[in-house]
Amino acid sequence: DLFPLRQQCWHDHPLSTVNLQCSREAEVEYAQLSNAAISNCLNTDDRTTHEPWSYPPVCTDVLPSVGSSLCVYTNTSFSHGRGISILTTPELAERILVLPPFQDSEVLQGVNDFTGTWYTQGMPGKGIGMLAKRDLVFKDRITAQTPALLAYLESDLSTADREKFFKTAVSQLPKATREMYLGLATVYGLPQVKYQDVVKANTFQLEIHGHNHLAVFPETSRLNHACAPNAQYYLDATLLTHFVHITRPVRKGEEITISYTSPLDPTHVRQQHLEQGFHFRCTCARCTDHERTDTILQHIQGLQSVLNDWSPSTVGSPGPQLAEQWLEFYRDEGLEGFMDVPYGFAALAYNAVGDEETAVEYARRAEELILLKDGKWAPNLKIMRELLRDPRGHWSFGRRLR
Ligand SMILES: C[S@@+](CC[C@H](N)C(=O)[O-])C[C@H]1O[C@@H](n2cnc3c(N)ncnc32)[C@H](O)[C@@H]1O
Repeated sequence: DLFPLRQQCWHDHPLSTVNLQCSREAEVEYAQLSNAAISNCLNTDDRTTHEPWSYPPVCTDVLPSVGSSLCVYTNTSFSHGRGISILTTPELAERILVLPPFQDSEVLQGVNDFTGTWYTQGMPGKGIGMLAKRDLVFKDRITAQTPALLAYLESDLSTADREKFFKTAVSQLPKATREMYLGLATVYGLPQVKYQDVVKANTFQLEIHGHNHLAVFPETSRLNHACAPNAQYYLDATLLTHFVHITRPVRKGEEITISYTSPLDPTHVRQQHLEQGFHFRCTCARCTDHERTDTILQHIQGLQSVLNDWSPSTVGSPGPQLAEQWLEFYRDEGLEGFMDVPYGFAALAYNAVGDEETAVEYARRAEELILLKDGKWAPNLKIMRELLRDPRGHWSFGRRLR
């Protein structure tokens, strides 16, 4: 065992918020062990003998909660030499290999290409941020990226062991991708846990065959948080790709933001999530004016339950007016990227009073937003497409007419 547990810095998962408490001696010892282990693990002479992987997989012992070992798999030629490193089970690695991006590089056309829509710059109090290179409009694509690192979400490995495997995974990436990864923001800033600290500050979760994986997308990682963001993202697990699009007009030079937490949660819940998960206090207008924000969120919730009530007593109720009010609250709050739900309810509310034309218009808007927010596999998409296919045959048609 190259890495007996010398010092447990995080007592549970790297995404937890338990503060690091490492002694200086432990740090030095850890660094020495880590470097020795990495050079033992990497045998570059074997590089070509483990196709399709570029290096022989390096594996953990069997982990009880996973029921398997986890191994580092690297493909350095993935997506025209961008490369990808994956820490996962041998069984899932086989399944990942049959995903389209590993079978046909054409499916990643346009992915990992620079869209010409953004640049990065230091932002006061926020580290680096991503800004608009030109005026942008709804649906403009900002990024479409595959991860540099994908790691099975486990809680068995010690911090030291996890660091060892993450380090192996990142060290095996092509130089440009590795350097991008190592240049990313960290939360704790401690060199002895650098590789998982980058994951903590920059991770998204990607589900592969029902198993959550942590994923780091280096370019996309520069997007800072806002509780009223102007961009929306989704992950496509079959393409292993993270997509980001604009949800309201953005002026050249304006910061492009996404939300790291649900913007529909009350302010104290959003702030707690951001402070615990990402170690910053959000000072956006919605957080600053929290009393107003939380009152509006309550109205939104109330409207949703009224519009979701399809009992006979709602016949004759002013559904369309309530839906319009709901949409207005979202616009006022800067939640354009989350309007798929109110658009969907507006479509149903109009259809319920027999206004097929307006119902279709709102269903189309809901469809557009679902595609930007959840991607083409989203269950809500099916619901809206059912209405669009045959509004008059839909269960909601005329439902609230006397
Ligand atoms: C995914 S990174 C975003 C890019 C990062 N600013 C950088 O320099 O690479 C997440 C980190 O950025 C910072 N950050 C993101 N949004 C912020 C905000 N609204 N206010 C302050 N800091 C923010 C926090 O330090 C957070 O842990």
